[in-house]
Amino acid sequence: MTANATRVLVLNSGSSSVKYQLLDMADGARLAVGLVERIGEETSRLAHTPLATGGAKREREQPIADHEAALRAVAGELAADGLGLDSPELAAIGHRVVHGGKKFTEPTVITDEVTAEIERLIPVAPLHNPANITGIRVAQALRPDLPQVAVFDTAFHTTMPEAAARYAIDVETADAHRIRRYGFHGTSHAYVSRETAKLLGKDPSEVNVIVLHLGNGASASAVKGGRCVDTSMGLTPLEGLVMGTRSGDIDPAVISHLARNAGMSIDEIDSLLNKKSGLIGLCGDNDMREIRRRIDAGDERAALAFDIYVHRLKKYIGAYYAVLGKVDAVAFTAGVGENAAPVREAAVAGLEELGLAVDADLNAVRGDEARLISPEYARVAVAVVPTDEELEIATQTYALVSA
Ligand SMILES: Nc1ncnc2c1ncn2[C@@H]1O[C@H](COP(=O)(O)OP(=O)(O)O)[C@@H](O)[C@H]1O
Ligand SMILES: CC(=O)OP(=O)(O)O
Ligand SMILES: [Mg+2]
Repeated sequence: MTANATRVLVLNSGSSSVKYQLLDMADGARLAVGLVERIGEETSRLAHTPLATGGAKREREQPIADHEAALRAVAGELAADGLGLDSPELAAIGHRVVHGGKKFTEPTVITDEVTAEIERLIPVAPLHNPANITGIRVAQALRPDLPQVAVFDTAFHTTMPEAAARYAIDVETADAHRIRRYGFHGTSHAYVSRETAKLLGKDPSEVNVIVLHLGNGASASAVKGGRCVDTSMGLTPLEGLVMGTRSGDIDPAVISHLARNAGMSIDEIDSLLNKKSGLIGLCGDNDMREIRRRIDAGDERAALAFDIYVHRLKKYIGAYYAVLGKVDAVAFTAGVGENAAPVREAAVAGLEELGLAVDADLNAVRGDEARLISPEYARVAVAVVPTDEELEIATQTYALVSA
């Protein structure tokens, strides 16, 4: 790495999208940000903003067949602004990797062995790890000389005690198949819990925080003095909260019931629970904006989907309150958590006895900054804390390669 190589490109490859950011770690400046959505569908959308040049956001709709094509399109956009992957100022490429199993507890420089291990974990992150591997392969092909770093969603949760991480099933079977609760969105839970402490003017070691990461995938975590002690996702990102297209918690017997009585194959049941459940399964929409519009227009199915979503969320707030014993803050983050005031209001409603309340005026404020939405008198702070997985991945990547 040359002395003036201070830039990091972060690739966050999701099941049908790629989010990316180019950052200069010398001053934390964001040089470019962008997103490719609906990969594999008839019309994919690419949005690219070259912040470094002050250029306007460029948006294009075009068919993008797969993640490889998406990443090559991203490389083309960056190159068009003189920010291409061939830049000598690039120090590393940081990759979000969703499942790192038990093995990866820290950001890791990617070798062939590391890629092989990420590949081995595909059965437990079928929507995510394949896209992450494609991102790694394309980036390696474009810059074989550069360190590629994997930052794992699971890493922050490896501090969970066995009582939280183990399922109550036969120990030998569980261990033989590495069945345990790993948890995901860890980069976000780590970043948001730290930012929440900052908002309270405290050190992370002094505060207990419940983080509610509500995006398309959604998870809750209980963070005690900066360390994760419980989280709602498990072996895979299917457990826990109601999500855009995933069921979250169900009685595991539903699976054998469907196999025996509905003639469904394991793959069909897997697809039902991961892709046709959650909000989309309940009301046909997975976007909270659309669901709110339908509720305002008197749609009962949308209203019930919203109620089920919020009911589960409230149960997890109560559960993690009990796990932590004392709670200093509840932080809402990601697309729904940062933007959907009605979700925040409904999730906290009725919890005054626990010291939790939301101030209607503060909750209605929109903005990009971390902010409190609880009234002055409340014992527990309720906050909206925008997440920044890409910045956190860049920070961890740069720390590793510049050490
Ligand atoms: N203004 C808004 N109001 C309500 N919900 C929103 C708003 N903007 C985004 N969302 C919700 O956020 C979701 C996307 O969240 P995001 O964190 O970007 O998800 P992911 O990273 O999993 O793709 C959307 O599906 C939508 O439900
Ligand atoms: C792990 C996970 O659910 O990620 P996402 O929310 O990006 O789908
Ligand atoms: Mg996300």
